[in-house]
Amino acid sequence: MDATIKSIRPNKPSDRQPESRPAELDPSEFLAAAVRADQPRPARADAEQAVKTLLAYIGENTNREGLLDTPRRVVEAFDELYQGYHQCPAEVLDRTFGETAGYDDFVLVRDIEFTSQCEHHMMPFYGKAHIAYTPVERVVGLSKLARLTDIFARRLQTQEHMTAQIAAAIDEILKPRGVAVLIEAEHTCMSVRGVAKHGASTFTSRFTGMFRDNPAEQARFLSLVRGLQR
Ligand SMILES: Nc1nc2c(ncn2[C@@H]2O[C@H](COP(=O)(O)OP(=O)(O)OP(=O)(O)O)[C@@H](O)[C@H]2O)c(=O)[nH]1
Ligand SMILES: [Zn+2]
Repeated sequence: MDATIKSIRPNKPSDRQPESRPAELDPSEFLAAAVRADQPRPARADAEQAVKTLLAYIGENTNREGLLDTPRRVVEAFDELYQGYHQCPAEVLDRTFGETAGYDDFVLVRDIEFTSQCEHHMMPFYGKAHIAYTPVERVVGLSKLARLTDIFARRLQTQEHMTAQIAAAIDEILKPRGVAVLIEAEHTCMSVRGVAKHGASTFTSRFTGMFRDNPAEQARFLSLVRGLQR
C-alpha cells in the first residue's frame, strides 16, 4: 500500500490501545526533583558555547558588541526557566495545617498564572491553572498549589503531562478525597511560528477520586472555574 495513503488510514478498533486508562506516571517524576544523578551536567562554559553555536547558526556575528554577553544571559535565563528540575514537589506540599474543623468541601485556587516551555520546540506556553482538592483532615497552604504549578511549569513540558503531574503530586502527597486540575494555555509554538494561530487556547483537565467518580462535583468545579470568571 502507498505509504501516504497508509499514514492517513483511520484507526481500526484493533489499532487502539486495549486499555483506555492513561498510563500511570512514574512517581519519581512528580514526587522528587527531576535532575538525574546518573546524567552528568555539562559545564556552564559548554552551555554558553552551545548558545554561541546557535547564534552562528542563524547567521550572526558572535563577536559583535551586542552579543558578547548574550550566551551568559541565555544560560542564566535557562537556569531561571528550568529551575523546576531542581525543586521537589513533595517538599512544597510537606507542610499542612489541621485547624479545619467543620470544613468538608473542596478548596479551589483559580487563575494560577504560569509560563512553561514546550518540549517539542522549547518555546513558551503560558496560561492559567485551576486546582481544587478535597482535604481529609489537613489542608495545605494555598500558595503551595501555585508553587507546585511553578515547579512543573519550569521544566520542559507538554500541557497534558503537566496537568497529570500536578494532579498526581497532590493526590499522592496529600491523599485527599479527590483532585481536579484544569489548565488553559496558549502555545507560542502554535501562535508565532508553524501554523501561526494567535489566540487559540488549549484546555486540559485531570480528575481523580470524587471528582472523577462524581460528575456533579466535576460540574461544580467547572462552573466555579468558568462561571465566575471576569
Ligand atoms: N499534545 C501537545 N502537543 C503540543 C504541545 N506543545 C506543542 N505541541 C505540538 O507538538 C507538535 C509537534 O509536531 P511536529 O510535526 O513533530 O513538529 P512541527 O513540524 O514543528 O509541527 P508544527 O508545529 O505543526 O509546525 C505540534 O503539533 C505542536 O503544536 C503540548 O503541550 N501538547
Ligand atoms: Zn511546541
